[in-house]
Amino acid sequence: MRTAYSVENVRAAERAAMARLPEGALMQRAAAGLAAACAGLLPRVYGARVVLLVGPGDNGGDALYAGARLARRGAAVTAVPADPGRVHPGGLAALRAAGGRLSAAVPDRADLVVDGLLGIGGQGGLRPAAAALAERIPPGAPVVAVDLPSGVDADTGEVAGAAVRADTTVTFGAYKTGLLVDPGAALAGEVRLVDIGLDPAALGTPAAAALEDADLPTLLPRPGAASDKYSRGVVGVVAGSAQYPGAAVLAVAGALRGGAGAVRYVGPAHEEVLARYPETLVGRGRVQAWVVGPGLGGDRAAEAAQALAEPVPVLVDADGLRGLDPAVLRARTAPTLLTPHAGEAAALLGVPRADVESGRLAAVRELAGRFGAVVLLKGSTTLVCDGRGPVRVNPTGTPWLATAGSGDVLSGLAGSLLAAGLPAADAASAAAYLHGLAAGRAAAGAPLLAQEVAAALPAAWRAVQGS
Ligand SMILES: NC(=O)C1=CN([C@@H]2O[C@H](COP(=O)(O)OP(=O)(O)OC[C@H]3O[C@@H](n4cnc5c(N)ncnc54)[C@H](O)[C@@H]3O)[C@@H](O)[C@H]2O)[C@@H](O)CC1
Ligand SMILES: [K+]
Repeated sequence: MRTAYSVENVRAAERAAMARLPEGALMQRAAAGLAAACAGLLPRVYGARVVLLVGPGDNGGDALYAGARLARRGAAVTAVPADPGRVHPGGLAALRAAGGRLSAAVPDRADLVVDGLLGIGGQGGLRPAAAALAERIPPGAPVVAVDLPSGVDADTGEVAGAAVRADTTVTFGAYKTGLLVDPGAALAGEVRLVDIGLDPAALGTPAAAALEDADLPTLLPRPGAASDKYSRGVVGVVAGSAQYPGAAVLAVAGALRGGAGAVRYVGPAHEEVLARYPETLVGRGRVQAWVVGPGLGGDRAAEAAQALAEPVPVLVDADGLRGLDPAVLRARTAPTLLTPHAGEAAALLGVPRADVESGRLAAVRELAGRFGAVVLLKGSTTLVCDGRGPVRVNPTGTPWLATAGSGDVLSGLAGSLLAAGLPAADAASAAAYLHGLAAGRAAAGAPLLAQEVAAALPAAWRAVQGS
């Protein structure tokens, strides 16, 4: 699991490390890691034109000390301060001593730009002076962000106004939450973690976590020798309508590949479902988890209410989410998993969709708290929040996944994992992970059909089991 921490926790761990290290040691470690990463990105350090964008705090200090190291190796380093009156004095002296120079304007050409405008001390988007420098980054020059792209909120990934778009981010000591969550994640490029010797225990509880391949085998169900289809769990799928029969087929497709022993379909599209998947049981009966909502069409609160009245885990998606009553969910004894996209989340919260898009972490936390449910918020970075532990950020996927029906496959898959007995947050995050992995493999750089995502799930499952 790749874990990310709040600014507060990172600062606490930094204080603890500083108390036992010589003054300035942490910054030197950060600068050494940063300089090494920069050198690795340049075809050759000697003679390379390196531009440092330097903010008023220690983030700028890191950039200056790293610039000094590169200058000592023969790079032509130019530092451009956002505020010439506020520049890290030690860093500036080091750069000067190494032969670097200071400039008021961003040079027109650069082989590498180092963004040291703001780090974890940044508040809000870039202010005008810093924004003006960021705008002047020479087109085509690779950008390395120091700790995080300036203008990105380290705790949320939110961007209020201007921000730097980096190709690589070199972050120190621990991942910051904003590096995992969009829009911050999208601005960070490839993220590299430099160990500066923080004590993992001093970092405390992560604010966010992203699964990795190696986490999946312990989460995914595996039938034992004595298992039968009922002991493996039966998942019921309430989906589809005359208007959207395909949603039923796709949700069942995901459910059949999710590890439950059997899939039971309830709805008007049973002919379409059976024609495609004769393995499906049809009609109501006992289940270990329900999936309600894909393609139901219109206001179908009654279907959701019927499932929610049973003491088994229930996943509510799409049309099933309309008009959900928080009091009903909060009174449930079995887990509830809600899987809205940004529009559905906005409707549940009563806010504009843009608020959810720009504040995904806050939205998923608010939904989980208000509804007393585990919430999977779909999107460019899918988030899973159970209201208690770290928010899970899904690292897999492809933009090709933004295609009709892919959410139906995800619902079926997650519901199947619920029926197999996974806790709701594990079912949701494992499903999102496999779904994204399958999509990436199936798309392979070309447009993707939702049914192809479902068809690629077994290969994704095998791939992580072998990890
Ligand atoms: N604390 C430590 O032990 C270490 C810190 N390191 C670096 O230090 C950084 C944090 O340094 P600081 O706490 O000085 O914070 P920053 O360097 O992020 O900047 C803080 C200052 O920028 C100004 N500022 C805030 N928001 C702004 C905005 N939107 N536009 C323009 N100016 C704004 C404020 O005056 C604030 O004091 C880390 O991100 C990391 O790069 C590393 O050297 C590793 C060790
Ligand atoms: K930065």
